Amino acid sequence: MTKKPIIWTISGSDCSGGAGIAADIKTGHGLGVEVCQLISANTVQNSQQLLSVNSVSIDILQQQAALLMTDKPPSVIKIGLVANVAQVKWLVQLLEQLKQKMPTLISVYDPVGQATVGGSFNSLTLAQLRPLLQDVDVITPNLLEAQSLAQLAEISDAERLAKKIYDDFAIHSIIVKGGHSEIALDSSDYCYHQLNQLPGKQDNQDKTQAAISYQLTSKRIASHYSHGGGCSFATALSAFLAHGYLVRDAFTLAKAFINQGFNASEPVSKLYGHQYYGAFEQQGWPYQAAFFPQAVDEVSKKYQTLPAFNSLNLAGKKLGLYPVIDSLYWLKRLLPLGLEIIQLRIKNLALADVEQVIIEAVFLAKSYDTRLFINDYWQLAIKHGAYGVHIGQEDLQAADLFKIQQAGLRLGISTHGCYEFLLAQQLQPSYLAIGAVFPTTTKDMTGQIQGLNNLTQVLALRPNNNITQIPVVAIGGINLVRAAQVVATGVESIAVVTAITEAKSSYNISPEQVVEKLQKIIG
Ligand SMILES: Cc1ncc(COP(=O)(O)OP(=O)(O)O)c(N)n1
Ligand SMILES: Cc1nc(C(=O)O)sc1CCOP(=O)(O)O
Ligand SMILES: [Mg+2]
Repeated sequence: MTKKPIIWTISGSDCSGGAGIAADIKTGHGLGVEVCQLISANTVQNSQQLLSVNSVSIDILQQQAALLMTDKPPSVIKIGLVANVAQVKWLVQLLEQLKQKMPTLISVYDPVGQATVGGSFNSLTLAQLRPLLQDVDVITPNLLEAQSLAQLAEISDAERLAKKIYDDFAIHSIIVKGGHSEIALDSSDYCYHQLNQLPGKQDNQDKTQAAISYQLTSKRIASHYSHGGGCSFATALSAFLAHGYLVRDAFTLAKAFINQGFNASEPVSKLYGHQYYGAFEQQGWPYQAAFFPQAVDEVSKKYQTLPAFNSLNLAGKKLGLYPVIDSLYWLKRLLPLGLEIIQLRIKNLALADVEQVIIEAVFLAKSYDTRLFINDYWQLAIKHGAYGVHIGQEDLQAADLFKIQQAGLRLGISTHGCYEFLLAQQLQPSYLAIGAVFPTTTKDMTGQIQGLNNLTQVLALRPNNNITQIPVVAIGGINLVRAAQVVATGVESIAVVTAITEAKSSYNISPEQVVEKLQKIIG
């Protein structure tokens, strides 16, 4: 058994059992994290009213934090109900101390202000909350809470509110729940997210890009059992962050967790058939594609009308081994080995030289009837009639997918985790790549190593229907020892660089022999 990540929740106790600490514990346990609880207040409430909020003294909270630090240090702290100014000050000090000791600590604040049944959990002003807001990494207000944090006179949309909150408090990730719903039947949450700023995280390879913003949208699921849903969302987000997911993936998984919970409570609600304000149903890890939201960003909006890319026309054959090489030398060496697919990935050549290599590569690959994908250089791939183009996440902003599709070229897209996979799947490319499955020396994939479990989870996000399923290629750190495990996940192909190009030093056999062995493993 591997050691579970530890999260601390600093929240109120809800005696009616649905929200606060109770929701946090149920959520955390369902998602495989240990939950340490520091109760900020003992509330008296039921489904009709909030009678009182009885704050716990700083002395007790401080003793708990000090003792827990000695044997259960957290990787994520989730903060919910903050009862008074003294607690704000204590939290600020605590976060500062802990972050000095543990620079990778992440703090998530769910600003609990108003009870759904009416009444306030605290009377804190924005000025009093400011020091805490400036200290946390992720914040998860609903639209009303965001409106009061942003202090904008006019009613604004989630995007405007999130950007204002960022400008005022420099919080790295702002998730506005119920943020933007063009169709009333949808439930849509908006995230504004600064890249590369979470402690110990590196969210994107493209260091020039300062922020990303996107929405996650699902069909609204009617349920009377929603009490504690907000707390559960923030705790689920914290649990996924504690497992090491990037914010966008943790957010996507948390939204799937919430959809799954609402879905589970529906029959109960129908059975009773009357208005009832019951507790949110925490389930376990969300696996089913049906619970995952639709991701919407600038790229997906731009390509809403883009037709599907041509398929790989495998005619019953397997895609098999996918070597990714950087020169005509390797192309000439590998093409005679009976490959269905190969990629030319040139990184260190002047543009004029690249063009000449591509011209020759296209000619060579055609003569062996092998599908040749060109990495990055999509214009040259079109100009010289390559079989396909492989593009990465950063290139998605700049490449013209309409032109690639109209020219009849196939398209492969890199993805790293469930969020990017859901987005890229909507573009209906010829194949999708998922990486990096394992650590790799070929390029810096810090923060984006998927592992076999995540690969399996992402594969399950394909529609459960063979006609529309897009082939998936696994890439990153795959070698002779690891290939069989990767194939067992159900991917259609494995892409490798160093397993072939460094065959001699790794295995003391020739690249040709490695190709033959990998082809046998893939079957
Ligand atoms: C099959 C396959 N998958 C992923 C990649 C990575 O492509 P990209 O994100 O464009 O990064 P670079 O290869 O350009 O560094 C790939 N090349 N092939
Ligand atoms: C080029 C590349 N792209 C990746 C991704 O995850 O998008 S991983 C990767 C490196 C693959 O090289 P090797 O087989 O030597 O590990
Ligand atoms: Mg590329």
